[in-house]
Amino acid sequence: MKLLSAAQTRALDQATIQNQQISSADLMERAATAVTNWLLDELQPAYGIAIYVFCGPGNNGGDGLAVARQLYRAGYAVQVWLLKTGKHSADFTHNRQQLPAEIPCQELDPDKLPAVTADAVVVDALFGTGLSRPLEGEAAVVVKYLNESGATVVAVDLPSGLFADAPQPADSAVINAHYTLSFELPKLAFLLPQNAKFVGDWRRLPIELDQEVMHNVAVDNHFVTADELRGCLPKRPKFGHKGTFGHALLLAGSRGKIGAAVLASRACLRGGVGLLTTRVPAVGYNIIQISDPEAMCLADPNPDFLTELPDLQPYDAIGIGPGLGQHDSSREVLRQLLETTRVPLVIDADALNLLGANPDLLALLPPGSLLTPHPKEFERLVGEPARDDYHRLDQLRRFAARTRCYCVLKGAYTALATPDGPLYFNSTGNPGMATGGSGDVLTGLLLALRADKRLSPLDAALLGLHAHGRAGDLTLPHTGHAGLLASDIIRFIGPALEELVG
Ligand SMILES: NC(=O)C1=CN([C@@H]2O[C@H](COP(=O)(O)OP(=O)(O)OC[C@H]3O[C@@H](n4cnc5c(N)ncnc54)[C@H](OP(=O)(O)O)[C@@H]3O)[C@@H](O)[C@H]2O)[C@@H](O)CC1
Ligand SMILES: Nc1ncnc2c1ncn2[C@@H]1O[C@H](COP(=O)(O)OP(=O)(O)O)[C@@H](O)[C@H]1O
Ligand SMILES: [K+]
Repeated sequence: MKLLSAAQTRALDQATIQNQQISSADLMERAATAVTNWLLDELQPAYGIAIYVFCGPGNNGGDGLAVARQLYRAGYAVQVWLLKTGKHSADFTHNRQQLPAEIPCQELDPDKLPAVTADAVVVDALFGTGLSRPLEGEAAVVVKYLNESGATVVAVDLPSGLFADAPQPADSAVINAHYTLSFELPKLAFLLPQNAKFVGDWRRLPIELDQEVMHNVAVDNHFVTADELRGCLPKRPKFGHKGTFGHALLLAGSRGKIGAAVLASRACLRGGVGLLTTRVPAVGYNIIQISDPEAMCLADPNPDFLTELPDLQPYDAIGIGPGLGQHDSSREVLRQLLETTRVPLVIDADALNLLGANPDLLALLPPGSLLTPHPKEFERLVGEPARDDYHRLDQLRRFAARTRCYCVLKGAYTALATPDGPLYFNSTGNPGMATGGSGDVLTGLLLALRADKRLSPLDAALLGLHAHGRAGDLTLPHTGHAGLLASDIIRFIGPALEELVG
């Protein structure tokens, strides 16, 4: 699913009107109907509850006016409040004229705002994708007032004051919505941690925008859905054998962190790898053999950390990092690996920290490698803190382009940057996964998929990120959020992958 800029959204809007031979008021009616239906079917406000619809001067306000009319017809006690500022759009004016006279409709006076009680529902239709500057004056006063009201706020298309795809000044007024109902597609702003308190729970309301135009428009950002990935994981052929699915090598663990190697190994096995060899320091030998009997184990001569690279000849993909530690000898193992390997690499955790601390190592990174930092590891990797989440995405994009690598930025909507530009945001997962070891599981799973020669680097990464989050979601009925352990995610990797098999 594509994430469009505000300008692209407007163009899509226009193309829909032209190609479907409808008026812009018809499209607005469609949008308003989708919002009304969501309110009635999902929010289900009690009859008699006060519903306040706050409308701005543009088409977002026009949507609000049409929603107010529809809610009134459905029997709700609605009142409409209009911002004084701004030039009314044609469709605003059209819907203002269509508003039944029985609906109270007044202009807002910032010195005498309506008493909005905490049990009320507020429909925020002040500004949408047409926001051209941060809110000030009257609009800012109204937004701050609504944020303090305690009412349930439902934002139409976008929380007012929030830019769809760019940062706004830290102290500017933005609606804190409980729900945001976005037309047709989500917006980049919804996927960034810094906007969570503005956006609340977001929903996508389809309004039949022109599919062909949407298909052809080039974008910088994608939101990857299950529908798009279903069928992308090749079926295991009837006569497939271990060799068909690749032999992976995992270099992981140090004293006290052999668990990371156990988790990554098991996730790799559950990810469908044909064969797995795990290289751990000697202290980990028995642990791996007992915990993951399906894996072969190659112990390093050193008891505590890795000091020697094994012969790489047998392997189709190599993962390095979980629980590795940052000992000088392990750094040299990483150096040797980067210098000699020709197979796909998955690089995580301390291996990333070593890259960040040693720019000479970073220069050796083979193109096509897959890196999996969380935000702190990413900061160490690029050596510069991000100003905000948008800046961090820029850094991510530039890093992938410069190194010709695939780089993941882990989080609630994990982003994947590709060497050629676009970012892909993962749609699965839950906050229960914010627990030690979840990242090690991801590394193991991605390693299995990179060892499968039938998959492109992009498909392997997208499938792995999706299945990891989906496995985390499948655990919830059994564990809840607080009780979710990284090893629970591993149990559901199989079912999560099965959903994607073509
Ligand atoms: N695309 C779709 O799929 C569909 C879109 N639809 C709806 O249209 C919405 C977009 O409508 P829109 O373009 O009229 O913009 P909107 O957000 O109402 O605001 C523009 C007005 O606000 C003003 N203004 C801006 N910033 C300001 C500020 N800081 N402070 C004060 N004023 C400010 C701006 O003035 P100007 O920038 O020109 O000075 C202009 O007057 C979209 O979000 C969705 O709800 C649906 O109906 C149909 C399907
Ligand atoms: N709130 C969340 N929603 C969805 N996924 C999450 C959330 N928090 C963490 N995760 C996922 O859990 C994993 C955590 O990885 P990481 O921070 O490396 O953990 P660790 O180092 O303990 O293994 C990542 O894949 C991340 O995307
Ligand atoms: K809005």
